[in-house]
Amino acid sequence: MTEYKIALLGFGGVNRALAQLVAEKNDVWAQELGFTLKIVGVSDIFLGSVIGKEGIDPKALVAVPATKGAFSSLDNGCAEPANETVIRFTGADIVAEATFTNPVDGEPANTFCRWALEKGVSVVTTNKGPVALHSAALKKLAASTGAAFEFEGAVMSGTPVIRMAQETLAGSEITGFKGILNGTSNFILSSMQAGLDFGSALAKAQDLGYAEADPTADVEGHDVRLKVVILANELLGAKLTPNDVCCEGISKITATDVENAARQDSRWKLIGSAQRSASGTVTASVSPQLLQNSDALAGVSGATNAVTFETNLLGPITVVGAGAGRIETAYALLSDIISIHKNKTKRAI
Ligand SMILES: NC(=O)c1ccc[n+]([C@@H]2O[C@H](COP(=O)([O-])OP(=O)(O)OC[C@H]3O[C@@H](n4cnc5c(N)ncnc54)[C@H](O)[C@@H]3O)[C@@H](O)[C@H]2O)c1
Ligand SMILES: N[C@@H](CCO)C(=O)O
Repeated sequence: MTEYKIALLGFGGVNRALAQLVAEKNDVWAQELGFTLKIVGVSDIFLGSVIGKEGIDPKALVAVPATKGAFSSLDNGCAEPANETVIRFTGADIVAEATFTNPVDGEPANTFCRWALEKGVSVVTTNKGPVALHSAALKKLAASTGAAFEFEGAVMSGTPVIRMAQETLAGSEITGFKGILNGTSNFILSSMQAGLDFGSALAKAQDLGYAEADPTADVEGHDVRLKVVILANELLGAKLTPNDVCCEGISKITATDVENAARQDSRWKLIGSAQRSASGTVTASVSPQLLQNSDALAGVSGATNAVTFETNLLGPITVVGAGAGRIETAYALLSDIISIHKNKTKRAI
C-alpha cells in the first residue's frame, strides 16, 4: 500500500477540510484508490506550526480552535509558523498549498511552491495566484526535478474542469469558453433575487467559506479574472496576464437592477469568457451580463458555477458543479493527489 506524506501550508477552510477527509476516509482510500495520506507537518501564519514525521493525528488537527497560536497546544506544536521547515524538512512527498491568493504577484505562495518543487516535492494547490501568474515557470521547475505541480482547485473548486478539458476533450480543439466562475458573487446575486440585501448575502457567503480572505476579489471580479487567465493559458494556449483581461464585478448591481431584470425574464450573472480568433489571438473579459432566463447559465444559482467550452468537433460542452466550498475544494486537492498517484503508477509499469 502506498502512503503519501503530505505537508499542509495554510490551515484555513480548505486544508482543515482536507485533514477532515484524511481523518474520515483514509481507510476507504486505501481500498478504492490504493493509497493513504499521512500528514507530517502543518504551518499557518495565524495558528503556528506542528511537525510529526511519524504522522500527526488528523482528528487532533481538525479539533484545533481557530485562535492565534493554537497549534502550540499539540505535541511538537508551536505558536510560530515554520513554512520553510514544513515544506523542506518534514520528508513530505507532497505539499498541499492553500494559503491566501495574492492576485498581484502570487507571493508568498509562489515561493512556497518553488521551495517544494526545487526539492522534488510535488505541489497540489488551490491558490490562484501562483497558477495565474507563474504557472509556466512552476511547471518547468517541476519537470526539472521530477515533481508534479497540480492545481485543479484553482478553478471551480473540486468540479473537474482543467484536467477534464485537457484529458477528455483532447483533440476536440477548444476555441473559447464562457462561464460563471465565482461562487461568492453568484451566491450574492442569487440571494438578492430571493430578497436578501448585498451585505447580508456577502456575510453569509463568508460564513459558508466561499469568499476570499479579502472579498473585494470576489465582488469586483478579480477572482474571476485570475480564473479566466488560468483557463485561457492552460486550455487555449494563451499567455495572458490579469492586465490583459478587462474586468468589472458585481458591486454596482443594486436590488432595483435585480428586480428590473426579473421583470424582463432575465438575471444578472458575472461572466468570465475568452475566445481564440482564427489568427490565434486570445481576448478575454469579465463583466456582469443580463442573461435571459432561457440561457443555460441563467439557471445556475448559489455557489454553483458552470463553464461552457466551445469545441470544434463537439460544439458546446458545459460543466456545472460546485464553484467554492471547503470540502468541495479539499476534494480538488485529493483529485490532484489521485492524478499524481496514477501517473506514478503508470511510470512504474
Ligand atoms: N474556500 C474556497 O471555496 C476556495 C475554493 C477554491 C480556491 N480557494 C483558494 O484556496 C486557498 C485557501 O482558501 P481557504 O478558503 O482555505 O482560505 P482561508 O483564508 O480560510 O485560509 C487560508 C489560510 O492560510 C493562512 N496563511 C495566509 N498567509 C500565510 C502565510 N504567509 N504562511 C502560512 N499561512 C498563511 C491563513 O492564516 C489561513 O488560515 C485560497 O488561495 C483560496 O483562494 C478557496
Ligand atoms: N472565493 C472563490 C473561491 C473559489 O475560487 C469563489 O467564491 O469562487
